[in-house]
Amino acid sequence: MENILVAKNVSKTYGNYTALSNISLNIPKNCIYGLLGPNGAGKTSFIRIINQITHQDSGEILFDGEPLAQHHIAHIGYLPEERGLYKSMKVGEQALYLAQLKGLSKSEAKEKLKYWFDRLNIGDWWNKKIQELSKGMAQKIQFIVTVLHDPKLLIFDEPFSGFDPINANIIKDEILQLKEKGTSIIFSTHRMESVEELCEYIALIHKSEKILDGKLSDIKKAYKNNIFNVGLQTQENAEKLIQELNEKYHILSSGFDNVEKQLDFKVQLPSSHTAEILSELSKMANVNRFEETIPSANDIFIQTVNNKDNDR
Ligand SMILES: Nc1ncnc2c1ncn2[C@@H]1O[C@H](COP(=O)(O)OP(=O)(O)OP(=O)(O)O)[C@@H](O)[C@H]1O
Repeated sequence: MENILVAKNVSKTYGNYTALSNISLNIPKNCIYGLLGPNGAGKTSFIRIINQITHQDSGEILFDGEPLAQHHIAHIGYLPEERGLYKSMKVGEQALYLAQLKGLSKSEAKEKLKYWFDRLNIGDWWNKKIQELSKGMAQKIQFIVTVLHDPKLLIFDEPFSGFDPINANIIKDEILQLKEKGTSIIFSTHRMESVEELCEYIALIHKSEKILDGKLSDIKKAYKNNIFNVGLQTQENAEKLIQELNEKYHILSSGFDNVEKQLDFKVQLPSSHTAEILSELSKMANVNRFEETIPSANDIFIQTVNNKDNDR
């Protein structure tokens, strides 16, 4: 698979503080890649290097197969977490100015801005002053200016913060459509539900190091730990049944649903013999549910970071 961005052993220090140590990443083309990590992990430092706002101390970055260079900036769109617009300028004037900074001619910028303003239903904001806009409205402008020049690589840092749920959904759909059109996207966020929804690949950075990366579905498979959710139909005597189960299996939690007359429990099974256990259970009661739990991105994040901390 072709990569839009490859980082090889990238390190960065600020004075004697190490922000990135030996980070190597392959970011495939045409996918949404989640760059995750606790606060202060080094994500923004890495993004700033890609945008050439700062430079790595060592290591190499390839953009679309070439060593990262100034001219690649025209192919990158970056929506930083900290965003600023000039308060006293008019919306249209400001958007035109920023679009021209990205290398678009004035007429080209006008045409593309008109398209995006209509698309996001903000055509009538053109002559408003930036200071009249709410935070979410200003963010829509920032989003437009980020994607306007059709960059090959888009980098979004917490793109949904400040948006109400309806607008967050609009922006999410736009991001998915940009991906469909072939754009590669790096997405940095602390919202794990967005990661679940959007990211095909993730990398987890912790205390300047990469501690996990790969396809999210493969990572989930690797993190499965044979925990099953089971529902057994039982008329009465759930207590006796759970006692019996407790003697045989490693029950993690249980509860009885009085209406459905169902004993629900979470159990960690030994890694093989799943089929035998299912057949044993079905001798005890009707098995209404027997499903292996798939770890969430949130579980994986917390577990990997905690394990790393305990190793130190
Ligand atoms: N210009 C700078 N000078 C000194 N230290 C810096 C500078 N920029 C970042 N750092 C430090 O480097 C570390 C990594 O910061 P960075 O902003 O890359 O983290 P992050 O993963 O983006 O965190 P967050 O999720 O909180 O945004 C932090 O400890 C930060 O204080």
